[in-house]
Amino acid sequence: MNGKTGVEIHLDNVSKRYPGQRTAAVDEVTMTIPAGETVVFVGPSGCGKTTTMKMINRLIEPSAGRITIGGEDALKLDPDQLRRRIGYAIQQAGLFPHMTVGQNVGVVPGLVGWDKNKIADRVEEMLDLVGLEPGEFRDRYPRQLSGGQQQRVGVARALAADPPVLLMDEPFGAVDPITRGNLQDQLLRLQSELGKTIVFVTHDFDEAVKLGDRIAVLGDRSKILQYDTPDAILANPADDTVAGFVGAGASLKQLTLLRVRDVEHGDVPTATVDDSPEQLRERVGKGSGLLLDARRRPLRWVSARDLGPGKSLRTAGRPVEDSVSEASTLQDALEAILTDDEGFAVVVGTRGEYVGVVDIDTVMSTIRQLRDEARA
Ligand SMILES: Nc1ncnc2c1ncn2[C@@H]1O[C@H](COP(=O)(O)OP(=O)(O)OP(=O)(O)O)[C@@H](O)[C@H]1O
Repeated sequence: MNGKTGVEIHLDNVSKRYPGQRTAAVDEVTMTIPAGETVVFVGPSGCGKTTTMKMINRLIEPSAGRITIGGEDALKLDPDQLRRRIGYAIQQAGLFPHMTVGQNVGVVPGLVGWDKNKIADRVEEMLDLVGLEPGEFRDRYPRQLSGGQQQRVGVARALAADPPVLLMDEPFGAVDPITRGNLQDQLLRLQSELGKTIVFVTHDFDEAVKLGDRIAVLGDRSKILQYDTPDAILANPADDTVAGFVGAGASLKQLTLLRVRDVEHGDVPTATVDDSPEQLRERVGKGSGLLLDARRRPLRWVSARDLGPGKSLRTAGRPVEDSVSEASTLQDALEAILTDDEGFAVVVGTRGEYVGVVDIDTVMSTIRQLRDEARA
């Protein structure tokens, strides 16, 4: 199970009963985490997410069941050996405060016996990978870094020995929303290059939707309420509990699953730069129209007031800021509508030519329809 790309993890009837507890914290969980995928565990506080995750690297020993990692029985391996082959990143980074950034990142490669030069090269490579300039950060101590920088070092440390599996327990939980968004983007980028098998724990359903190839929605004692792709869970929550967790924003999130081509397009008056202002003024009446170039690509919005005597179509009106294509998501269309002066998303074809508009009423009625379907 060494090497760059991820391996499959399989949990077979895995349970954990903590000493002195009447009920199991994790009760007979069976799931397969496919090689090279990011699987996110979400669920309410105390449902057993962390316990389930920590049984994979045996920071917590299962009370019953079987775990295989890349086909190897994890419970038969030496726990220290096992953990050196599984990257682990946690909230607040968990860096060793008395070690420099470089020493922190080099810990696991050191433990598995890499020589000094190879470790130094690897530290440099990892800091680069997570966007920290090695010369600037290598010799600092964790307390001399911001929260987001510490999290980056935490991820670099988890990846340093090139493990096929990465466990991440709320790794971005302790940073502000903007830094969190950046760290998430960076993880997505890294993962598209590295293809590790990642198990990621979070409370935040939006984070799960963004990062997960699959999401496991867990209930009490880690019972799997639904295990599917984000799209499938958003479109079809398995039960009321999952629907509650998916949250009120589900219809809005679903806008990312629909395309502009899926909804009806409206039309607005148009004219090309070769037409006369009078022709366009007749067509727009009291409203607005779109001015197109000679190849019918949208240029500017014009209204009657822009078309008075002496005004030229070559300069009249306000530029169309943003257009969408048939393949754009309805979320993109909504954003275009919200930033457009006229309140339309202008839809263009493959050659950039005007094909129609989508307005806020169309988006609203789509949201209502999705909501009704989800309730039915
Ligand atoms: N060492 C322990 N001894 C006894 N009970 C424990 C121990 N660790 C966790 N538990 C209990 O096991 C259950 C699951 O805890 P776990 O930390 O796995 O949940 P979680 O879903 O990760 O929670 P959170 O989202 O709040 O971090 C909880 O009821 C918790 O109180």
